[in-house]
Amino acid sequence: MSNSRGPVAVLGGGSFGTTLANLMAADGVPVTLWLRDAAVAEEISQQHSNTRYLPGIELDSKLRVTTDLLQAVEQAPVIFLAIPSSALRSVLAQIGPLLADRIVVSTTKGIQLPGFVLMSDIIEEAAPKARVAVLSGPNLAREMAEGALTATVVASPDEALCQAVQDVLGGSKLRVYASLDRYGVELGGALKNVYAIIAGMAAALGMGENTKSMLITRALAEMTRFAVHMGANPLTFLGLAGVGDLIVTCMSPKSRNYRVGFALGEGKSLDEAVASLGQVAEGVNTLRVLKQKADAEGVYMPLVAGLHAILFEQQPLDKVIGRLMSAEQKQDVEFAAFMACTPLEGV
Ligand SMILES: NC(=O)c1ccc[n+]([C@@H]2O[C@H](COP(=O)([O-])OP(=O)(O)OC[C@H]3O[C@@H](n4cnc5c(N)ncnc54)[C@H](O)[C@@H]3O)[C@@H](O)[C@H]2O)c1
Ligand SMILES: O=P(O)(O)OC[C@H](O)CO
Repeated sequence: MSNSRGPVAVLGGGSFGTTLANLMAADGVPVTLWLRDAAVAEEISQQHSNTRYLPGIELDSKLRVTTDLLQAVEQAPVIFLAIPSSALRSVLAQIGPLLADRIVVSTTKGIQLPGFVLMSDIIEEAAPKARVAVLSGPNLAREMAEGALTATVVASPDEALCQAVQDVLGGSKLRVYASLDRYGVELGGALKNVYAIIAGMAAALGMGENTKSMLITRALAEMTRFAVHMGANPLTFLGLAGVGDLIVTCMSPKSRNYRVGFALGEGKSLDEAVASLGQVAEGVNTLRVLKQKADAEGVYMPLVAGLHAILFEQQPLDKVIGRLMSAEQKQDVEFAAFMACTPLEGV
C-alpha cells in the first residue's frame, strides 16, 4: 500500500462523496469511489456524470468507481466516509477489521442514538485500530463540484494524520486547514444543521436581515455553550468548522437543512419537507438527539428547544417566538467566560 497521495477510497456516492472523489481524481490522486447502486456506478464510469446528485457536473474521467466495498478499501491507506449518519454503522460492519492502521476520515455531519453517538465513536467501535479524523467546514458539495474556491478543516490530535489528509485532499481549489480538536470540529459540523433549519424558516417567513443576523450570532453562542460543556475548545467555534460552516448553512438555499426549514416556513409538514428534498438533511435527527442531551446535561439551548417544540411538540410558531423574545436578556459575548475555564490547547 502506498501513501502520500493515495490510493484513496471514498465511500458514499451521493453529493459529497462524489464531489470529494472527483476533486482528488482531477488532481491526479488515484481514487476509487464506492457506492451501492450499479446504475449510478455505470453512469459515473461511462458518462462521467452523477445526474441524481450532481446534475450538470462533468466528472473527471480518471475517477474510478465500484460497487464492491471490499475492493474499494482493500488497497487504500486513506478512506473518506461520506455516508449519511443513519447508515454508517451498517457500512462499517462490513469492513471494520480491514480498517486497522488505515486513515479513516469522517465527513458525515450527524449524531445518532442511543445517547449521543458521534460518527468518530461509531468508527472507533467498528474499527478500534483505525486512525480516525473528521473533516468539516463550509463545504456545500455543489459549489465544490463547480470549482468554487473552498476551505475545510481536518481534525485529529494526530498531527501526522492531519498532514497526510492535507497532502491528499488539498489542491488548487481546496485548502485543508488542520485542527487538533476533533471533538469540537465534529460537533460544529453536526450542530450547525439544526440552526440552518431555523434560518430557512426565518427566510420563508420573510424575517428581516437583523433577525437573521441575531439568529446566526445567538446560534453560535448556543452551540459553543453546549460544545464547551461537553469538552470542546471554544476557539474551534471561531474557525471554519464553527462560524464558517454556520454562516454558509444558515445563509444559503443550497443547504439541504436550510431548504427543509424554508419548506416548513412555507407551511409544509416535516414529512413533506424532508420528502421533497430527496437528499439527506441531518439536522432533523440531530435536533432530537441534541434536545435530549441538552436537557440531560442542563445546558441552556433556547433555539434548539424552540425548534423542537415546533417540530415535535406541536407548539404554534408564534407562541415559541414570543417565548424566545421574552426570555431573560443575558450577557452578549460568552467567549470570554468559555475561555477562562478552557486551556488554549487542542484547537
Ligand atoms: N452535500 C454536502 O454539501 C455535504 C458537505 C459536507 C458534509 N456532508 C455530509 O456528508 C454526509 C453524506 O451527505 P451527502 O450530501 O453526500 O448525502 P446525499 O443525500 O447527497 O447522498 C447520500 C448517499 O448515501 C448513500 N447511502 C444511503 N444509505 C446508504 C447505505 N446504507 N449504504 C451505502 N450508501 C448509502 C445514498 O445512496 C447516496 O448515494 C452527510 O452526513 C452530510 O451532512 C454533506
Ligand atoms: O446541505 P447541508 O445542509 O447538508 O449542508 C452541507 C454542508 O454541511 C455545508 O457545509
